Amino acid sequence: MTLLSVNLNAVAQLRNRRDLPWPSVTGLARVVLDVGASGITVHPRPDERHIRRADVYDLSALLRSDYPDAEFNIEGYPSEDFLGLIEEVNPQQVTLVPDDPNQATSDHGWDFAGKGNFLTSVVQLLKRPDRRISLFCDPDAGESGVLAAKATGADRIELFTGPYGACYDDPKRASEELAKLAKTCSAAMAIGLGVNAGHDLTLENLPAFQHAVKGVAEASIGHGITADALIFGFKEATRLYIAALADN
Ligand SMILES: CC(=O)[C@@H](O)[C@H](O)COP(=O)(O)O
Ligand SMILES: NCC(=O)COP(=O)(O)O
Repeated sequence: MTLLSVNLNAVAQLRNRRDLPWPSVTGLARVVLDVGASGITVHPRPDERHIRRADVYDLSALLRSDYPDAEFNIEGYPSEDFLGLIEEVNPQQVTLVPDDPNQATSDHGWDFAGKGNFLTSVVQLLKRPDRRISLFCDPDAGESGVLAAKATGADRIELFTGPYGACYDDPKRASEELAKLAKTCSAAMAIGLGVNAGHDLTLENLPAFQHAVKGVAEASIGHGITADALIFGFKEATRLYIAALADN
């Protein structure tokens, strides 16, 4: 079974259209956790176009008081500001992503060999007995990539599933992308790294992903689940994603 961590960036982005407090980021966190999501993911960006620093504090307070078993996963580039936020909030999982401050969305994983020294120092700084560190990972990182990721001291990788999401309806390209993801996933698991996955996962593309890529511990999903929530409501959309992830 793959656990679902719901990414609330898109909810925050909708809220930020107006200077109003709804849709409520903490309110939707309650909704998804109450129906069985195992955690909440946010990826605060420097321009606060969706998740604001205040949201991170509010979510942290909510999870600590009302959902002590839920995991808070904070994703981002390890800037000074980001590292300070992690120090203050102390989430259970930090996912490091090699994003430029102006990037529209995440579109690649780490160059583990080239950034090995940098990542090792950041991982050592962030690591705690009660906290996992995960590194965003290109689908084709393969054995050498995951060995370099493991050498940083990280606990997990997060497979970047965007390229698969972009071509899942083209059977030939999709099976090529799935083969890369499956190879990197099993190479990581073979050396004791846990595997998360995320980016552009949807109800349509999850079944083939779950069939091909075995052993994924957690998927963080935001854009797709929010789009489906507009049709089904957030409770039902969350249930549908939990069910789609159950089979692995
Ligand atoms: C690392 C990753 O794939 C997601 O966190 C994604 O980057 C979400 O960011 P946006 O919501 O800003 O697109
Ligand atoms: N790490 C991926 C994530 O949190 C959500 O990505 P998406 O589902 O919004 O594309």
